Amino acid sequence: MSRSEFTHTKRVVIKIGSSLLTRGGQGLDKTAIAAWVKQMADLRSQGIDVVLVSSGAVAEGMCRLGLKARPKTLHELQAAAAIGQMGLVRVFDDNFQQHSLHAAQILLTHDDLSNRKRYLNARSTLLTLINFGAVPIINENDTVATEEIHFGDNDTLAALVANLIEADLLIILTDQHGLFTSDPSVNPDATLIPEISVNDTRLETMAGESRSGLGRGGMYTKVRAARLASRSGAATVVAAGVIDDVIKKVLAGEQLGTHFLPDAEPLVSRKRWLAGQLQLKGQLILDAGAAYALKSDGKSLLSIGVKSVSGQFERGELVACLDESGVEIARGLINYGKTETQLIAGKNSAEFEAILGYLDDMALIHRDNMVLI
Ligand SMILES: Nc1ncnc2c1ncn2[C@@H]1O[C@H](COP(=O)(O)OP(=O)(O)O)[C@@H](O)[C@H]1O
Ligand SMILES: N[C@@H](CCC(=O)OP(=O)(O)O)C(=O)O
Repeated sequence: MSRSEFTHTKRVVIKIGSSLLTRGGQGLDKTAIAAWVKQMADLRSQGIDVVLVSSGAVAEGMCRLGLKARPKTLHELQAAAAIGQMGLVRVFDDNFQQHSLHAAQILLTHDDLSNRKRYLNARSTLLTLINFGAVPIINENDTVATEEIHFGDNDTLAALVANLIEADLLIILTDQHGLFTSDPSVNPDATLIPEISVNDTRLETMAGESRSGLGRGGMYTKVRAARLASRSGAATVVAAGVIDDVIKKVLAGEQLGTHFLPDAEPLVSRKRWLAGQLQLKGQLILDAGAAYALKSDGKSLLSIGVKSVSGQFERGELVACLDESGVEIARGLINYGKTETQLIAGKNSAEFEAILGYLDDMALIHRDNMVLI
């Protein structure tokens, strides 16, 4: 989708980062929030569906508690998030009410999107809210998410939400004017990249981490989010939230920020859900033949091509498939648990019955349950 096509956007996910929302940690920027809400209300009045992903709970909680540095322990972070989230929803709700719009708070955990049933349920609720004309405001449920089940950053969450509701566009508002050739807060010679494909290999070296101590991912997670969003065909724009009418301008196709172009066909819904899974339970190292069969021929994975098995997984869980050099090439739901997989790795499926005493599936991972990376 080129920028001029943004004028046809029907559904947009807008993500606002912590530093931006809290003026670099000084407290909620109520003037800026009022301006963003006004733009979102204008979009709604034009019939465009809007979903907001708002960070800032921890940053606002830190302000309210008078903490100078981001807390280190999980329970302190969770307590700060619980306090800060109150401020966030209050200011958004007040502002949306002024435009006669309902705001709806949704706090999600990773489990809500990794369990297929809950994923579909979250989808129905979001779509129902949209049909009611409300603006869902989403954040991670920080107070219950533990390290191993959290999204980690709201860029990823926003991309998964864009996948979930099949948005056309993801706008990530942050404290920089977009993606630069390197972190502009460190390198004054860095230049803005106006447009780039999500799979451009230069991205690996350009996008760095967050330095503000308020946000989580930096530009690295925004690039990853753009890639995830592209799996359902959504384009992503990363832009500076301080620009006047930034949301309107992006939707009008104006040249600002960085436009990440999807460069492949969107995945079907089930594969998209698979691609968005963050919790891998195990790893399989494949030989060159198996890696080729997956990547080039779109084949299912057969046990004969598996050289080694690691991690702890049960039948039906998600594992990564790596080539011999350790690069992930695919991930998918495996048909056998770890113990069985170890026994049949490198073996032909004709031997399964003799080895295991039964034959469940010929393929270790069926291609319908696999997504290439
Ligand atoms: N190549 C890059 N271009 C722009 N910003 C970058 C880059 N690499 C790292 N960054 C850092 O990413 C930060 C934005 O990410 P983050 O602090 O997580 O913001 P947010 O809270 O909006 O998610 C910038 O302030 C910048 O320091
Ligand atoms: N859920 C956390 C968001 C953490 C996060 O990803 O922040 P950011 O990098 O500013 O989008 C919060 O509300 O503080």
